[in-house]
Amino acid sequence: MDLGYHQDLQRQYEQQFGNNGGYSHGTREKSLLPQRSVVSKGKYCLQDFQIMRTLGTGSFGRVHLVRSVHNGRYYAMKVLKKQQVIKMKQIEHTNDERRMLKLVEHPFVIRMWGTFQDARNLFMVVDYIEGGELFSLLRKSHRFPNPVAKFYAAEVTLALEYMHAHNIIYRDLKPENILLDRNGHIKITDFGFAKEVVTVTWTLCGTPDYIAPEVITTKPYNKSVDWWSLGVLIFEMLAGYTPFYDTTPMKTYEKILQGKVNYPPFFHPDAVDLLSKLITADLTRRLGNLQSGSDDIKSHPWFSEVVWEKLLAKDIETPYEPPITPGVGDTSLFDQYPEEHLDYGIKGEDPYAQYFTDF
Ligand SMILES: Nc1ncnc2c1ncn2[C@@H]1O[C@H](COP(=O)(O)OP(=O)(O)OP(=O)(O)O)[C@@H](O)[C@H]1O
Repeated sequence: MDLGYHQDLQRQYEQQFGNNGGYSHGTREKSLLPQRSVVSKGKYCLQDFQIMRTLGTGSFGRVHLVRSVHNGRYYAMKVLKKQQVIKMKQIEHTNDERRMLKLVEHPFVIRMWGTFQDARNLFMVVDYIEGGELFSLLRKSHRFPNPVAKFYAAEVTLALEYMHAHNIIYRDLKPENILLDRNGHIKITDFGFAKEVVTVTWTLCGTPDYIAPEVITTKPYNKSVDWWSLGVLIFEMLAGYTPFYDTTPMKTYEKILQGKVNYPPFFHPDAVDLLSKLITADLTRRLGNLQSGSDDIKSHPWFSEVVWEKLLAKDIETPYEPPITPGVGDTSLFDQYPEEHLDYGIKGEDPYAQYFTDF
């Protein structure tokens, strides 16, 4: 555990905001949602970008740092191998991901600029988020002090509230999918499991440690699976480990179904109260799923200092400013990945063309 780093983070945050993290008491937001964009996003091609290093790898391909040959700006380009998408039966999820990304427009959600394809790959161009994954910061810090966890949790809450207002269930909340921008605000990325759902859905997906019990038991489920995952995320930020951690996914699922959470004694009582109301299998008790929806979470005592309007306007200083040079393609906060020969831009016969007509 890197205690010095951890204490620095706390000291830095308290210096900036005082003990209450700079939030003021008792205010609640009325309307959060910016208008859905009607601007159509442009069509690009591979020649519009210079491909640089790999920022991350996923199950179907990799994400590259790229530079626009037109405006010199940096973007992230997610590349998915069609064959792999098909092999893993993810055609629908991939088309959903593109559709959801095109739809969303929120300060704490990644912005997509365009998509295209070649005979073998699908390409999605999104903003390059320079500060790295919240996951890396959390592992480096071991765990976050209460006000730091609260800051990130509050921004995530606004992002989820926005998605749910547009009938999008996100389904893959975890620190690996939360990036930090140059100022330290969050951006939720990876809409690979996001889905537009008005009522309920059934698919088993997500990441074992973060999956709600109703998803494991393949019952119909709704948006409230994301509020369960928010509870797991807050737990992990405060504790440094997830509440149902075990050595295999099966054992983790068993623990989730047993539903017993051991709260470390250093958790603030308000945090324990909130988490016990999020990490609950009882859907008639889970906050976010009740009559007042996300307002019940936002007005919970753990969040009492948060001024939601200021947070949405990014008018609250962040607890950690990533140590990078902005705007120059600085990748120092991303892990190194072995680069491989790229087969991008291949023309010719495309046996999978009919599956990805939107790209
Ligand atoms: N816009 C971005 N800016 C900077 N880095 C990014 C961006 N998008 C993705 N990354 C990096 O690439 C990694 C993989 O991206 P993403 O999660 O979207 O891919 P994936 O193929 O869906 O991954 P997985 O299979 O793990 O779900 C991220 O964890 C992050 O480190």
